[in-house]
Parts: sequence; C-alpha cells; structure tokens
Amino acid sequence: MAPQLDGYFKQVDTLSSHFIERLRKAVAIPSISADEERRPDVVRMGAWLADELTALGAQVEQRPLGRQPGKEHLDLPPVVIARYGSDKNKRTILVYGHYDVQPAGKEDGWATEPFDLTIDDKGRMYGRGSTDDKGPVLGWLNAIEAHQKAGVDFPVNLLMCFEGMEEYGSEGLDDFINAEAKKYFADADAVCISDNYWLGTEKPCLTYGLRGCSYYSVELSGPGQDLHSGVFGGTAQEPMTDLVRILGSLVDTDGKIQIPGLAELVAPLTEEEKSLYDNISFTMDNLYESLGSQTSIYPDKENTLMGRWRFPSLSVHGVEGAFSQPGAKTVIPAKVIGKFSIRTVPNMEPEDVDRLVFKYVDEQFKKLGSKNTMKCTLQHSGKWWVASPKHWNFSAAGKAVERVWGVKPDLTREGGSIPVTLTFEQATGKNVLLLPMGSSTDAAHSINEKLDKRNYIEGIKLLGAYLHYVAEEPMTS
Ligand SMILES: C[C@H](N)C(=O)N[C@@H](Cc1c[nH]cn1)C(=O)O
Ligand SMILES: [Zn+2]
Ligand SMILES: [Zn+2]
Repeated sequence: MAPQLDGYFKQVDTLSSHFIERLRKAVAIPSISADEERRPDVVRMGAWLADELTALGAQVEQRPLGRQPGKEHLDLPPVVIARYGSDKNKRTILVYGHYDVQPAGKEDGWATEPFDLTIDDKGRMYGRGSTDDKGPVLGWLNAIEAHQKAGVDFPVNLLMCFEGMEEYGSEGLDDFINAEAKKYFADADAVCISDNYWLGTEKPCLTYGLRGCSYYSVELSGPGQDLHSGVFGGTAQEPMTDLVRILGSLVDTDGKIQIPGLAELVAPLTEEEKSLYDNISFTMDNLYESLGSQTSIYPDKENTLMGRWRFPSLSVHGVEGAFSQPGAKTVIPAKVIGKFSIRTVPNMEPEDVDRLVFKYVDEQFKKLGSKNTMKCTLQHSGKWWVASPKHWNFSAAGKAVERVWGVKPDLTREGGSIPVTLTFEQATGKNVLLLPMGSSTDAAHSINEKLDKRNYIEGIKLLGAYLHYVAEEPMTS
C-alpha cells in the first residue's frame, strides 16, 4: 500500500535542513495576535506564508476579515487560503492551521531569544510558535515540496486555510468559514487540523475532541489615577484588593470551580466512558515531565485525563494594570483588569456559562460592600467539540501513524481549544480529524516552547503519508 511513500520519506530526510531553515524564518516573525503593536508582524507573517505557498505552485489568496470587534481601529489579519491541485479524480482534503502565536519575551524567563529558533544538542528546536502552530503549518508546505522534489504525484487536492487570530479567539473566522463552506471549501471531502499535542513523548495520537474556552475580564476601578500608598493607603478603597478577592473566589486549590450551577451543566460520566481511560498510554510520569513538577491535582491517570478532557477547568491568567516589574513600587493601581477563562465541555452551552459567571462575580463583588466599580465581560468564547473517530479520515491517519512511527496511535481528546473545529464540521458537514505533530513536553504557550526535530521531520512524513492513505480509503461518507 502507498508504495511511493519510500521515495517521499527519503526526500523529506534529504530536505530536513531546508525545512528547519523554513521554520527558522517563520519563528523570526513575532506574529503575536494578542498584541496590537505586533499586528503588522502578524500581517507580515501571513504575507510570508502566502509567498511560500505561491512559490510552491499553489493558488493563494489573502482574504480580509474586516475590523477587529471591540478594537475597530485595528484590521484583523487576513486569512490565507490556498488550493494545491484540482484533479476531479482525486479526493480533496481541507487543512487548517494558524500563523499567529502567543506573546513571548526573553524577560518572561526564556532561556533563549523566543523569536530566534535555537536548536540544542538533543535536537530540541526552541522558539515561539515552533510547535503551536508554525511547525505543523509548514509541515503541509514541506510535504508539497518533498513530493515535487521526489517526483512523487501528490495524492490529493489540498485546500488550505491558515488564520492569524487563533490565539485571540479566531475573531472573524466563523463568518468566513460559513460563507465559504459551499464555495471555496465546497470540494472538501474531509478536514484535517494539526494543532495539538501527543499525550506523552513517544506515542502518537489521533484526537477526536477538544474543550471549549470562554474568556472573561473583570475590571475594577475607583480612584481617578494611580496613588501613593503612603499618602492614600488606609484612606481609599483599593481596586486591586477587590479584584484579588473576586479572583480568589472563583476556584479552589484543587481546581474545583466555585460557581454554583456550573457543574450541573456537565454531561454525566457513563460506565462505558470510564473504561476508555484505562487503555490510554499515559502515566503520571508523563504528566510530571511536561508539568516540570509533581504538583498535580490528582495522584492517578484516570482522574488526570478526565480533569483535562471531560471536566471544565477555570484558570486565572493575569492582571492588567497591576505592578508586575521587579522591585518594590509602592503604588495603588487605580484600575486593574483581571483575566480568567473556563475550559468548557459537553454539554455546557456558552450562554449558560456566561450567565452563571456574571451572576456569581456580581454577587461576590456586592458581598465586598466596595465603593469601587466592577465590570465583568466576556472577551471571546469558542465551543467544545467531540466527534466520532469511526471514519475513513481517522482510519487513513491511523495507517499513516503506523507506517511512520511503527505503532497504533491512541485515540485522545484534548484539553485545549481550537474554536473553528466545530465550525468546519458544521459548515462543511465533513469529518474533522486532529493529527498532532508535537509532544507533551513542547510547552506551547509557555516559556521555552519547542518542537523536537524528530517530531517535525517525522511529522512532515506523517502528514504526507496521511494524504496517501486518504487517497486509498474507500469512500463511505
Ligand atoms: C490547542 C491550540 N494549539 C491552542 O493553543 N488553542 C488555544 C485557543 C485559544 C482559546 N482562547 C484563546 N486561545 C488555547 O487552547 O488556548
Ligand atoms: Zn495556542
Ligand atoms: Zn494552536
């Protein structure tokens, strides 16, 4: 089966340095979607990607997505869409990824410059976006190039959709996908997304579920300007004090969310589901390794996997306006904005979550009896997604994993969120598969994010092999 793969694999190995250089160029563009000042870099990154695709012979468009909601002075970065091949006798696979990244600065504690790809003697390639999601996005481009240079026929038509706002809630993309589902994306037979991670470092997986994410701000304000704490401490009610107490009331040390009614929205655990966790190759040592500590909530694998995949969690992310530099500045901040998010799961409807959150935060604030002003708002939300892995799209990916990695993949769910996954599924009516490239130790969103050279190069082979097996699968739906 798929006999041309040997030639393709050999070519990927031959081109490995070139592919790493391509990743280096991508990482060097600080395409941070959450930072207004970096918006030109996000746009530059999209343009660079479009140029690379054009050079490979794809038909590329950069489509505008309009103004950013709530920040109308800013244009959203364009979505880069491309088509490679239009042979009516071939299947068409739609792939999605994102070219924006999370914020990163050396001062956060990175050991290397975050936007300078740095490879250590173990082949770990450090850089913001290396695993999330520039490495996987380039994986598709590299697969095209290796086919061309190996003289191996590309087995499918490829439709590509790469966005620049995923790390900021995929603003504008839902409308675009819905509008193009029966136009640009009309030919798609299935969808594949490479934007999540293995559970450990050795065993690949195919992923059929994601948590949703509802992200909130709580703004506390009072004084007209920042104040001297010696002069005004003890005379003015402090916004930061109120905020800390509200944030501290949301969740306990063991991750139990304190918002009444939220737990009742979660689908009950069935006996059948319980038995699934047993067979997953995952150990607490895998968790400790990626956590970098042993500070886990649960001592066992089953509860840990359930805590990540099938129960909601609430995380407090930061406070805008608070003093955060080293030193001992004696300021009373006049306005502070706390940020927290809830990872949502079946059957939590985002509107119900919002209602419960707003009610609870309001009650907590009222209890404080503060004269300050509080405003709690939703920044963005994306819904959870769970699909059936019993589809030719998953069978093809399973065969590709066995061919490249020599093992059957685990079937996993993911604790993170990719808001447009559900949109692609509903808008196109096609099966969506998540096919990760990176591993559990990649530290996406964290300092020292990396992608192992082995995962990148074998991952390029995997994406290409998947397309070959897709072409061979009997079409059942
Ligand atoms: C899993 C994916 N690579 C990812 O990191 N997604 C983000 C999406 C998001 C949601 N709100 C803001 N960004 C994530 O799970 O945090
Ligand atoms: Zn991310
Ligand atoms: Zn991502």
